[in-house]
Amino acid sequence: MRRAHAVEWVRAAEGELIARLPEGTLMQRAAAGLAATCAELLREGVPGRVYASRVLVLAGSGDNGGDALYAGARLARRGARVRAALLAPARVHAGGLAALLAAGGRVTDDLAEAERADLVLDGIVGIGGRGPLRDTALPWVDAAGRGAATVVAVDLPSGVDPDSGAVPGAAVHADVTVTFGTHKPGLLVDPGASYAGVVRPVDIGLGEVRGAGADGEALSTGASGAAGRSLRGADTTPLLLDGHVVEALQQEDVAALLPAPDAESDKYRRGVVGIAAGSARYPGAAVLAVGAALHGGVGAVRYAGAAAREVVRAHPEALVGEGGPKDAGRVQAWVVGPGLSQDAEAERAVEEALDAGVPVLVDADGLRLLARRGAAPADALLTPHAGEAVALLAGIGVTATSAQVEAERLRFARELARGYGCTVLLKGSTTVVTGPHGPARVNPTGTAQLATAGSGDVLSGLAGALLAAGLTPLDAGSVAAYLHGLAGRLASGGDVPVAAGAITAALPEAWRRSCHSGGATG
Ligand SMILES: NC(=O)C1=CN([C@@H]2O[C@H](COP(=O)(O)OP(=O)(O)OC[C@H]3O[C@@H](n4cnc5c(N)ncnc54)[C@H](OP(=O)(O)O)[C@@H]3O)[C@@H](O)[C@H]2O)[C@@H](O)CC1
Ligand SMILES: Nc1ncnc2c1ncn2[C@@H]1O[C@H](COP(=O)(O)OP(=O)(O)O)[C@@H](O)[C@H]1O
Ligand SMILES: [K+]
Repeated sequence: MRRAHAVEWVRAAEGELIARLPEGTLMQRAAAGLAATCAELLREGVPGRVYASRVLVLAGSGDNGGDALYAGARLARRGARVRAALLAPARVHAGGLAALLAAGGRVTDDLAEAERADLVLDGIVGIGGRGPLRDTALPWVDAAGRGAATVVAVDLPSGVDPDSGAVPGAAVHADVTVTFGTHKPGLLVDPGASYAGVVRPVDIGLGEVRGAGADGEALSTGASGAAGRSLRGADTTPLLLDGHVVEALQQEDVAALLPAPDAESDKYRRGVVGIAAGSARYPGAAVLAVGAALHGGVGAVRYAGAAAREVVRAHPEALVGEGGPKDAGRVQAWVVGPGLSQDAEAERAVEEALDAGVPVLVDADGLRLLARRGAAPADALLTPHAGEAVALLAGIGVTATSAQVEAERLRFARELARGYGCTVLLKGSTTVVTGPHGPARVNPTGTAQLATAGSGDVLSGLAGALLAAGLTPLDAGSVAAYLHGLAGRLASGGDVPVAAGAITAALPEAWRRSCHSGGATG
């Protein structure tokens, strides 16, 4: 599991450590890790060596600038030609600047340095950053973007909000981000994540106080007994003092969660999923959802609705009926909503699925109908895209646009989970799955190739099957998003457009790679 901790947690952990260590130790650890990564990048790329390479340090007014200046000093001692642009000269980290100058580095205000550098170190702002990048930084960020330098962000790309991943203005596009102690949520959630490049955690010893590795691996258990304590009010994303706030499933986590039949399994024990989707006008949604559900690890898929004939023609394995969920026979979970339309019959299907007493995944038209209720059963899984999230938010009295939802996914997904009292999977460039409490999961496997009509129906069928197979709504949603993303990548091979049916066709291979070690992306 990859875990990210909120800024307040990082500050608290660092505070404990700083009190025990000689002054400056943490910054020296950070700078050493940073310089080692930069040296490696200079040796691997252009110019192929550290000696005589051109390095530009962008130093802001806080400790993030200090890290960058000390790392610059280390590179200068190894023969690099290091220049530093001081964005707030009066407040620059004095020790860092002195170290750089003593090592032979120089201060510059020549923007051309950014364009001819081999490597740019972004130390403008780190976890202390708030709001859009200030004007003094913008010409340097632009110039670094124009040049061919490898851009290394210190702790996180400047301009990315550390806790939310929001990017309220210009931000540094990094090739590599060297992050200290633990991931920050903004590195795992878009739009911020797309500015971070490859993220390399550096261990600065947070584990000495909390049992954590460089990845913050063991931080979730906490040592002080205050796990889960919220530092903020109930209406915002909670910052858990002793726990991570965001996590991303890795291949081994998915392998452990995937349902597998055993010797005693039969088709009913494996779970049966019911799909109430499609309509005379949109039969395709039913066909796609059922098709994906058939690959979702259940023993059988029941279909209930107006597209029964189309469904059985496409998938003879499905058990179909033209009535609603009430008449369909026993299932262990329902999927309701894709392509359902919003007429009285659709409304009835949603009611019946919600009243069935089993976990229910609500998607698409089902969500718009659910918004009128403003509440859902605790074991429901809602799967909105940003537009549907806006309608759901309106149902609980929150006004937001889809652009706002996309800018702050963690916050709005959490607000929906709290408002409806269930689990929410917010689709998009970073899919977020969260319940009302506990860490939110972000999906690491997505690809923009998934943005194709019917792709959401595939996800619904798959996640519904995993629910019926016995996974919790959080696990079902996050495992489905993982497999769906991986299938999308496999189907597209990176840059070939895919149709939704091709995502389904790639699900078995995505599943195979996920249950064997070393096969998947993440
Ligand atoms: N804590 C530790 O033990 C360790 C911390 N470490 C390092 O310290 C970093 C945190 O340092 P930090 O707390 O000094 O904050 P930092 O990110 O440099 O920013 C604050 C400065 O930026 C300014 N500023 C704010 N917003 C801005 C904007 N949008 N655009 C431009 N400027 C903006 C703000 O100005 P002000 O608002 O005061 O005018 C203030 O002066 C952390 O990320 C890691 O790299 C490591 O060494 C390991 C040990
Ligand atoms: N830019 C993107 N990057 C990654 N995944 C995306 C992106 N845009 C959309 N997706 C994914 O594609 C799927 C689209 O679902 P949805 O919007 O419901 O489409 P439809 O209703 O046509 O089936 C979701 O799984 C979503 O997370
Ligand atoms: K930075």
